[in-house]
Amino acid sequence: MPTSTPKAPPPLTADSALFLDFDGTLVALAETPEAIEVPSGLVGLLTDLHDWLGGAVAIVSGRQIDMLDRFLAPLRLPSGGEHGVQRRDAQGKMREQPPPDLTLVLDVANRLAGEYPDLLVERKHAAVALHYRRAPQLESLCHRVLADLVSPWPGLELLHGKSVFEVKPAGVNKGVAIAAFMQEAPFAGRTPFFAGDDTTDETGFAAVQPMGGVAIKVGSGETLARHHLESPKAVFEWLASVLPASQQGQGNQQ
Ligand SMILES: O=P(O)(O)OC[C@H]1O[C@H](O[C@H]2O[C@H](CO)[C@@H](O)[C@H](O)[C@H]2O)[C@H](O)[C@@H](O)[C@@H]1O
Repeated sequence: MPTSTPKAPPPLTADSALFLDFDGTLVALAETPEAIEVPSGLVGLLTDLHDWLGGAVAIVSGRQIDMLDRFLAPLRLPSGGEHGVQRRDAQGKMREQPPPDLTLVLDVANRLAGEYPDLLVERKHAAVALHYRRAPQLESLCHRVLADLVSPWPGLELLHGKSVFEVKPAGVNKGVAIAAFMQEAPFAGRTPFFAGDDTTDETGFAAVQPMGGVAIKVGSGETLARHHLESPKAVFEWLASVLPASQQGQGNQQ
C-alpha cells in the first residue's frame, strides 16, 4: 500500500456525504467493547452535521447497528453494521444478510475463551468476534484456530481488526456498504468522505477515492488513504471546525 506523507483532509462542504467508522475514529479504543466512552458533545455534533448535510451522514462499523444506536442514542443515523452485513438506509429501511450457521465457530471460540479467560467472545447477528486485547500473546493461537476452522467454508471470511479476529459472511465489506449508500438519496451525487482507523476500513477508502472522494486514515498504519487525522479527538475537532457556525448547537439541545 502507498505510504506517502499524510495530509489533513479538506473541509466538508454542504454537498459532501460523510461516512464515519465508530471504534478508534469517533470513540477511543477501550479494553472491552462495552467499556468505550462516547465523548460529550459527539451526539450533538453528529446531529448538526446530519442536518447540515441533508441527512447524508452514515456510520459504517464492524459493530451491530443496534449497539451503535445504543451508544449514540437518541440519534439513529443511516448505518452499515457488521462490516456491511447489515445496512439501514436514510429512510430507516433495514437490509440484513441472513446469518450463516456459526454454531461451530461459536463453540470453538467459547471453548478457547473458557481455557483463556482474558479472551472475549462477541456474538453478532451474522458474525463472531474473538477479542484478544487483554491477552496479546494469544494472537497467533486465535488466528491459527479460526483460520483452520474457516478455510473449508468459502462463504465465510476471517477478518483481522485491532486485537480482534472476526468470522463473518464473505463478499461484503465497508466499501460495498458505502457504494450502496452512494446509489441512494440523500447520498447520491455528493462527494463521499470516509474516516476510519483500522485495516478493515481500507475497503471503504478504496471505494471513496475513485469516486473523487476523500479517505481519511485515523492514527498510524499503512493505508490507501491520502488524508490523515491523528486520533478520535482530532476527528471530533475537524468535524466541529468544518460545521458552519450557523448550523452549530441544534443537536446539543437534545
Ligand atoms: O468498524 P469499527 O466501528 O471500528 O468496529 C470494529 C470493532 O470494534 C469493536 O472492537 C474494537 O473496539 C473495542 C472497544 O474499543 C476494543 O476493545 C477491541 O479490541 C476492538 O477490536 C467491536 O467490539 C467489534 O465488534 C467491531 O468489529
